Amino acid sequence: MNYFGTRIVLQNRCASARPKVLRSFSSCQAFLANQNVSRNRLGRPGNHLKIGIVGMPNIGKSTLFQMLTKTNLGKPANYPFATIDPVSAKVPVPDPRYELLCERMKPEKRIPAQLTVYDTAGLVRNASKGQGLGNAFLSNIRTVDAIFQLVRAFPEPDVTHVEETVDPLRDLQIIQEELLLKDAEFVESFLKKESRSSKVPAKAKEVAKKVLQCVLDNGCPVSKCSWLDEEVPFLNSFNLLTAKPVVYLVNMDEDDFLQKNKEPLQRIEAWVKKHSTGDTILPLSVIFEEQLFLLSPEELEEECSNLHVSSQLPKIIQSGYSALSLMHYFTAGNSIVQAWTIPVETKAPDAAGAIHTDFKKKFVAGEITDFEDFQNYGTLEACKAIGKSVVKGKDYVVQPGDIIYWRIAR
Ligand SMILES: Nc1ncnc2c1ncn2[C@@H]1O[C@H](COP(=O)(O)OP(=O)(O)OP(=O)(O)O)[C@@H](O)[C@H]1O
Repeated sequence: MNYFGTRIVLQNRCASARPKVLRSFSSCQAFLANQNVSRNRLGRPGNHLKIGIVGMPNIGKSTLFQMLTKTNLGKPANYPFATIDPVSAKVPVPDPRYELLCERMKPEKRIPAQLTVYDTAGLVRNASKGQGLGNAFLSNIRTVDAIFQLVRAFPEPDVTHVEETVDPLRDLQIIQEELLLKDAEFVESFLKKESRSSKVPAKAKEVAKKVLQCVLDNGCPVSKCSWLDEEVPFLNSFNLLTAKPVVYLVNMDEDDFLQKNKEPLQRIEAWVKKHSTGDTILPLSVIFEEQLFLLSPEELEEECSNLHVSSQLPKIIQSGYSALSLMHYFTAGNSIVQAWTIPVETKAPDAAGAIHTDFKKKFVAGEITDFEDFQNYGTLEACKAIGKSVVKGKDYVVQPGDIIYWRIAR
């Protein structure tokens, strides 16, 4: 699909649509109140999860990216649009269960759950119409599974803001509008071009029109509209930005964060409740995380205990999994201990299929050890010996932390 090739035409369409979105923004809540927000899962997160950091320019995105991924891209610049090229890095997902399993099994190889984090250029007002650098990045993050939306709540006058003042609610509104308009642009393009092909099912066009109604007429993220099960595969094929779950990360002033000052958070919580109902909000101070990053593990422990706080980074990574209703189970042998990512409430054959499609096709049973039993009885052999490892069939719903050996037909 020639995505950029269609932009000029669509800019005009979206330019005329913009006031409509602005007007209808306040109606989103009323619209949501009348919707039975669908429980069907949008997106198709696999074993390797991808999350993009999105937000206005110069608000701490690159610094957060470096802290999350433990990469050093040099000192973040204190000026807007410092990030020009798309950057991504893999980060192991912190999981004390996985650590314990490895500690006891001492495998030759460890493969923890991994998250790929993408840093993006800051989005500005009219980014969807080509302003700033963020437009190209929006295309880059189409394939992520979820979004970390960083919101500036720190006042620091030395750090310039493209809108000249610090106003988290205005920024939230700008970013959501830009994502909505980008989705509208994408679907408009689809309706004008691809959908003319006889190969495109009528249902796809129907879903595209429904998306337009959702994002333009009602000013609502796609993830918050109600969708029928049969519409979901078409939505997933569009890879829409507002169909992705969002975790709102509020970048606070260091003192406010350390003193657990709730005041800067309250208005943001109210905004999210109204415009992005149900999404997670996590406070942090990127500048404080940066200081923790420089400490040795011992110093870090001492500093956190003195200040009665902890780094928010593990919580942030885990929130990505919760936002997508994902969990981990483990396979554990002497050679490899590996964490596998699956949606919660996955049945055994599908969980086995996360390893290889053949495992699902040739599924026979799973030998399951509950993580708590492993923790209590020390080894998988001990659990087996006292009947704590049980054989389960295709109807078994895999539980978080299960240690599993799959029996596959030869
Ligand atoms: N909580 C905070 N308090 C004070 N200063 C902060 C805080 N968080 C980040 N900063 C500062 O903001 C500046 C911009 O940070 P950074 O370069 O990470 O932003 P960015 O969003 O990636 O910018 P761009 O989109 O332009 O690339 C840096 O000087 C950083 O130290």
